[in-house]
Amino acid sequence: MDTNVLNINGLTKNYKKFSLGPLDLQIEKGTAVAIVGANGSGKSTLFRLLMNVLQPEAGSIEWFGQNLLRKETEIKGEVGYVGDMLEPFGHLKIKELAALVSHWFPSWDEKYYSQLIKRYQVDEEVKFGKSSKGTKKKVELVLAMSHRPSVLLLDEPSAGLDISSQRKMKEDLISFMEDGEKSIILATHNVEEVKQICDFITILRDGKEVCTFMKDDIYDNWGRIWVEKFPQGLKNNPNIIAYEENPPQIVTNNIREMEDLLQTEQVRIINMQRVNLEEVIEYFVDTEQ
Ligand SMILES: Nc1ncnc2c1ncn2[C@@H]1O[C@H](COP(=O)(O)OP(=O)(O)OP(=O)(O)O)[C@@H](O)[C@H]1O
Repeated sequence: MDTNVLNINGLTKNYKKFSLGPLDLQIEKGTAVAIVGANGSGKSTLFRLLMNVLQPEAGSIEWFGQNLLRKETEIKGEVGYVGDMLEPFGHLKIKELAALVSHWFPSWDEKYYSQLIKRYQVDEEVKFGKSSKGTKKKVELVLAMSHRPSVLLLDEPSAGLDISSQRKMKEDLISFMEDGEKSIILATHNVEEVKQICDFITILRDGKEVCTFMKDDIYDNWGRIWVEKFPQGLKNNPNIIAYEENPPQIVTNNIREMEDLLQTEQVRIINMQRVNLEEVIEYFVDTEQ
């Protein structure tokens, strides 16, 4: 049985000065995946394609094993989306907007909606268009969660949120994942969010997937090793992610194997250290592979 919530194959979108893809991506049910990349790397473009707000030049998108174009309504019922889709409704008060959105979703949970509106301290009498940037994000998040989706597709959900709302959002996303049946796809620039919420990290660079890795794998297996001199024979070793000549050092995704290898090559190890998630993300986001 296919346990993927999302299958993307050969997805391509071309703008005049930017191309996304071709992108292949699979997201497994029960996982939280961070999509990370520099400004303009294509995260929002990807998310809009996933909601069929934008149409691709090529490729296919399957949610829950079903083609997005063929089953759009059913799929959207299962996906809670945060990503600037509500701007056309700026003239409505937040409570009017919620009433409208509630009609789109048969699974709407009014009681949960009321709890969340209180929890995030949103004044429902204010017009959506007149709300602050952070309040708009809170409203989007509340509406996305209130129809009880099985996937949350979140494009920078904490951008502009005050500190207390950021904490509440993290708590709510962690409890959303608790039963093991739900999934989150999260575009963010916030490494703390990635650390606390996500299991996998996919890095986008100039519209292409650079790599996908498991967060825990970084903590368990990755490391930086300072050596007396760089072993030229190991330059193309697949376990070496990066190296610098001055002072000679290696970043590896398999610290134990690399240690053994260096001993065999009789290269003296000066120091070893675990790498942290920030430096790994920064490396992949910024470095031409
Ligand atoms: N409607 C459009 N027409 C032409 N180019 C566009 C359009 N929308 C986005 N782009 C371009 O596509 C590229 C990717 O933009 P996108 O918003 O997907 O990036 P992002 O990774 O979400 O960035 P950020 O982190 O800043 O939110 C950018 O170069 C942007 O200028």
